[in-house]
Amino acid sequence: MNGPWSELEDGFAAGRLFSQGVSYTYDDVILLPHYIDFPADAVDLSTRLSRRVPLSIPCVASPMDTVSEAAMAVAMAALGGAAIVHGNASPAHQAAIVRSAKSRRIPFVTDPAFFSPSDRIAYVTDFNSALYALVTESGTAKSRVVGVVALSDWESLADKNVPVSEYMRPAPASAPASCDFEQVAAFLAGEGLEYAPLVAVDGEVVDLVMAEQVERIRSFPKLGVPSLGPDGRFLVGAAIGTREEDKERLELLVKAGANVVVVDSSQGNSIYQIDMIKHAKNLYPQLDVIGGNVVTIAQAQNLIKAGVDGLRVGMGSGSICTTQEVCAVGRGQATAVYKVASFAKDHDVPVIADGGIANSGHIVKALVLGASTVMMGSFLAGSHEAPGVYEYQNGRRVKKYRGMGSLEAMTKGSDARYLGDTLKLKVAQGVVGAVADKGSILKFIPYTMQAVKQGFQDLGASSLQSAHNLLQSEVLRLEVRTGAAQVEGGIHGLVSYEKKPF
Ligand SMILES: NC(=O)C1=CN([C@@H]2O[C@H](COP(=O)(O)OP(=O)(O)OC[C@H]3O[C@@H](n4cnc5c(N)ncnc54)[C@H](O)[C@@H]3O)[C@@H](O)[C@H]2O)C=CC1
Ligand SMILES: O=c1[nH]c(=O)c2[nH+]cn([C@@H]3O[C@H](COP(=O)(O)O)[C@@H](O)[C@H]3O)c2[nH]1
Ligand SMILES: [K+]
Repeated sequence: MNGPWSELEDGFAAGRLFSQGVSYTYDDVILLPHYIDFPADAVDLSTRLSRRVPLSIPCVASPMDTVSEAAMAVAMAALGGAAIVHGNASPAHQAAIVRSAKSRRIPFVTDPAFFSPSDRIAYVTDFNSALYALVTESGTAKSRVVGVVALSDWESLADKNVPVSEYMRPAPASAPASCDFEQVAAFLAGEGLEYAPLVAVDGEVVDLVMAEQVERIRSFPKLGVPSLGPDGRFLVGAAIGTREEDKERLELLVKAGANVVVVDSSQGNSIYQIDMIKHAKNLYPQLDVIGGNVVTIAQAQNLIKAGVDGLRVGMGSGSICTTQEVCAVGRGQATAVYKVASFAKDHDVPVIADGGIANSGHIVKALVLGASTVMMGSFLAGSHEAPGVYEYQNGRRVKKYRGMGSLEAMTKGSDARYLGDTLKLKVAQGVVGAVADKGSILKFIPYTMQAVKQGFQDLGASSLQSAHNLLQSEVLRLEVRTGAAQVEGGIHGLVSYEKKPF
């Protein structure tokens, strides 16, 4: 495309579009369709999170305390993606979340309460919002199950001040914690059970699974190829910081079985991060370490030199981010992804497009512009699997979603990390908000991936590699949309409408 301008030349190649001194984001650009010679179902979205971590879908859950804990980690891994467990907790607590996710092969977490036979249950809240609680010899997960307490049985007690041994149901047969979803479903059906404890080889009670949950998940699209670590267990990532105390955090996370760590900073090109990357790679050469965040080639170059196995791209693009407003620093996300990915590909370092994903079209754009995965916060925060409970705001069912740089997250519990020991004045770079209930990710992520496949088909890209080849060979063409073109591309001119994507 170096010759003179031709009338037949149509659209722009990415290299030319993104070198005009303008910061573009996903909505600014539109991809021009190419040629279809395969069905959408033939599109293969398998990819890599980092150098040595394969995924079957390009989806990653953000390391945020309103997004990624054990339930998100197991559901994401069961779908073939991954979650990065947040670090806004003590190292021991974060490691316990990782251990909990890695202890099971089913895509959900019930987290029942435990009682001993002599315990008395005084409040409904003692049930942890579950329909059943487990009774074990010692009242902890580390001893033998002797019974089950049903919430309904407790509710019908006239006198609540009686020991659970008087009204507990007999202990049902247990299933091994290593059973996957299909095996658990077959076990419950085979034994004709309503519920069964999941027990690890060492005797620790991992969870209580219910036939009702299994039925609900069966009504969702079929689970894909799960993400498993070399240990054969669900693949789980975890975030660390760049302080001295994060070295201990790293050690506990590795012991808990974390398969990949993300060094979590808004501006990753720092002496602190480079030291942490070198420390982690030196201590655990087999562990993939993802660095970031970066938005420029120079930042990426430094972290690649330090030894990262993956790069997280995005500064200020997140839905809860105020970094660009507060610090005047960042970049439009489409430009950032294209620039960093163009450089990183020559070093075999996969790029995670982090922040600003609001729909399947944004995912297509991020991947086509060179990313290997997308990282999402708000897209997943209203789901069943996100931490927290649903509340009602103006009649809408919502869940809290907050920035990790919001004052509320920074001052949470024992965590002093973001307050900066030397930083006396705290300035937030994020907000606290709420997002609408989206149901289970086990349902909406498969539909979202189907939409991404349809986008890839329109472009004539049968895989991520093929999309990246089209980008680099300049066969892929794109353009910037004017404000009016963006309006036209959305829903317009209707008195009313119902938007029901699937
Ligand atoms: N992607 C984005 O655009 C943004 C993301 N965030 C999120 O908010 C959270 C907090 O991010 P940051 O504020 O960047 O956290 P951070 O912990 O990387 O940095 C906070 C402050 O501490 C300093 N610092 C870090 N390590 C140090 C060390 N060893 N010695 C002395 N000073 C040190 C940093 O330079 C910075 O001033 C993260 O979860 C991040 O992902 C926040 C802002 C923007
Ligand atoms: O400026 C920021 N202040 C914050 O408090 C904050 N917390 C998270 N993040 C980043 O936003 C990403 C999630 O963005 P989305 O909700 O758009 O998916 C996340 O993956 C992070 O990269 C923050 N950025
Ligand atoms: K923002």
